[in-house]
Amino acid sequence: MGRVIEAEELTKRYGRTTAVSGLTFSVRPGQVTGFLGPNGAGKSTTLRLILGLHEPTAGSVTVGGRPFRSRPRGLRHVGALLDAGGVHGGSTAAAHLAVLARSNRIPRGRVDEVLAEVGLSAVARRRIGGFSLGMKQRLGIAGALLGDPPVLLFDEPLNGLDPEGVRWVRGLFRRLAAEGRTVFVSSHLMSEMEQTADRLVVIGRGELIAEQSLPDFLERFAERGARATVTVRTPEAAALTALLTAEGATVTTASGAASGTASSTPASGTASGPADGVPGGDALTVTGLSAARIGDLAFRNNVPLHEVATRTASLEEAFMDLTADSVDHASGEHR
Ligand SMILES: Nc1ncnc2c1ncn2[C@@H]1O[C@H](COP(=O)(O)OP(=O)(O)OP(=O)(O)O)[C@@H](O)[C@H]1O
Repeated sequence: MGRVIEAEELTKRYGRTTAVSGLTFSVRPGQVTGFLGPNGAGKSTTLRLILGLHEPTAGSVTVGGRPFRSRPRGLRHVGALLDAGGVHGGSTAAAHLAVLARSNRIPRGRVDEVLAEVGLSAVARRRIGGFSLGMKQRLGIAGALLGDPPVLLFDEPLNGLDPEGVRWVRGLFRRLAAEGRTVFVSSHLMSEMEQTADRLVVIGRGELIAEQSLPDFLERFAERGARATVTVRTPEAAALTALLTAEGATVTTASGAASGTASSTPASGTASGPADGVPGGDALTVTGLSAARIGDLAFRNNVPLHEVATRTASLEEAFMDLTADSVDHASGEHR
């Protein structure tokens, strides 16, 4: 699949602050790509660099193979929602979009079309100053859609939207991606991206942390043991521990002592035997395997289970864990 947006060693410094540092990633068409990072991570800066609103200190970023700044009538190539609250409050929604349309040589008829699309037709002649943040977000999205562009950038588009608005935006993103467009959406909330994105570019303190599909990223949480732990009770703890560790799980007894890990325990094949020798009783805490997989393994090896309970760490917790070292110190949110 082609790469539409390509950042190469992208770096931006503002005085002594390094907002973005050596960032290399790409964004593909036909997908919703989430741009995820804690507050102050450098997401807005990166979007501004993509749009040519700011010049990189070093490195480069291109859209469709060339710097976006070099394209005339930009809104036909890239539509962007950057700072929804920043629109001039004195004009009406329709007038605001009409100015954008004129300067990008977009037919005036598109204004009414996009207002209808975002659900603002009824307030088209009202002043933007009286709009709620959610309405401003919708207006910003209308502006992004105006030029019917193949590439769309959205900076924190879910801010200020009610649940119905959030559902609508997600459906819109899906449709835009299904039409083959490139959709790049920033958020500081993992939970938002989990339900919105196909692929993720994750940054922390201006640096790349991950660039992968959403399932692969979630799997990475599992590898770190952050996603889920399963508590299992069995009268045959030793046998079950051997089975699970052979499958790559990490198993600890209820007392917290590690009973084995994938690296320390060789595959044991058909191991199943009487339970003894595991200190701390018959409750095991398992990470790295799902409850279903544990149940299947136990069943196939004749190990009785008396309890299987999953505790899932919230994605938000796991995400904060992953980015803990990289939260912007200036924002005061580091731990
Ligand atoms: N114009 C600017 N002048 C000086 N510093 C800036 C400027 N823009 C951003 N920064 C700094 O660069 C860093 C990254 O900010 P940026 O707004 O890109 O992050 P973000 O991930 O979009 O965060 P948020 O979600 O809080 O907006 C921050 O430390 C910020 O204070």
